[in-house]
Amino acid sequence: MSTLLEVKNLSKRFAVPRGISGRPATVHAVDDVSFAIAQGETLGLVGESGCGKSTVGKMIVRLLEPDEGKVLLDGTDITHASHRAMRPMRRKVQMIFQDPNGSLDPRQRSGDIVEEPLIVHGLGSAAERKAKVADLFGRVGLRPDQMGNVPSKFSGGQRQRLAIARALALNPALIVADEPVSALDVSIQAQVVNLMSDIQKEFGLAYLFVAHDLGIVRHISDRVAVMYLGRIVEAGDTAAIYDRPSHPYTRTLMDAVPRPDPARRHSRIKVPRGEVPSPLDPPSGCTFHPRCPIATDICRAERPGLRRVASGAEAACHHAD
Ligand SMILES: Nc1ncnc2c1ncn2[C@@H]1O[C@H](COP(=O)(O)OP(=O)(O)OP(=O)(O)O)[C@@H](O)[C@H]1O
Repeated sequence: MSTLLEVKNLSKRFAVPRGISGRPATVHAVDDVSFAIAQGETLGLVGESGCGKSTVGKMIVRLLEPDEGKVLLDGTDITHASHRAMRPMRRKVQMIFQDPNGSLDPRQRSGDIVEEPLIVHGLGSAAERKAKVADLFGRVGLRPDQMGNVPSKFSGGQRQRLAIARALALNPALIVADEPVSALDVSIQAQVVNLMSDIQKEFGLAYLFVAHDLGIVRHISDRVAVMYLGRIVEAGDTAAIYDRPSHPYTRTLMDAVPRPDPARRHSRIKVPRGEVPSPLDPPSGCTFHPRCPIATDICRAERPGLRRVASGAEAACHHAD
């Protein structure tokens, strides 16, 4: 499989007012993040709230400008591409959000919502566009007679199907899906995830699937990257990450996933619960050390880089293995 997306050493900082003095402080939302996604592949991006997952997704679709690093799509550097240069690239990468309401105009008919990207990119005659919209409605499990409805007439699951249809209109190669099912009822989540799997096969799509629900991520991902305080702490094949997690933080996450085999739970280290440190003032060395049960002096002093570990994954831990 050839590489579709490459993210190299991406960093993003935000200036935020601090305390009563109001003097700005810096949040290192994303710090030196690198990964690649092959055509047709799903990379799951997981981690606690605030670890930087959405910021990574937004930099890939150019909703946010990185401070450092590069985004390459099909080998082309799109990090600072002009609006004009981005036009053909924009068709290749689409994003869907947790709350489709934010991206769907409430006054627009749903058929027009799906047609709009085709008009913007000057694709097809009016008749061809109508046919394409009807086809997309069918593929995402919406009925043609719903094309005249505004989004408020749809259920949450149907609205997300509509957002998916709109994202598919331009035949993208990659969809960045930011918590696409976490706002939906549990009973509906599986339906939308299964739809995403089906259309992935049909369209040869790749996903960056951002989520905090580890069960769903396991179901859909070929590989998984785990983020903690703006950095990737472990990345590898889904089976390696879930069955043989190497980073103590990944083990903590995996311990929270219900497991069919209770005997295996006891072989896992116990990590004390605790607050995620503030990204305004991250700990020295390995930023996980204050919560880590196996931290030693080196962890407080030196920040570990990602290195290959026995499971075949890469982990940023002095004591992995
Ligand atoms: N526009 C912004 N201005 C200031 N700080 C921001 C901004 N966007 C994000 N942040 C901060 O950057 C960090 C990473 O946020 P981000 O939304 O990427 O995390 P996340 O892992 O996607 O979390 P969640 O799952 O809650 O969305 C957080 O500390 C957040 O408060």
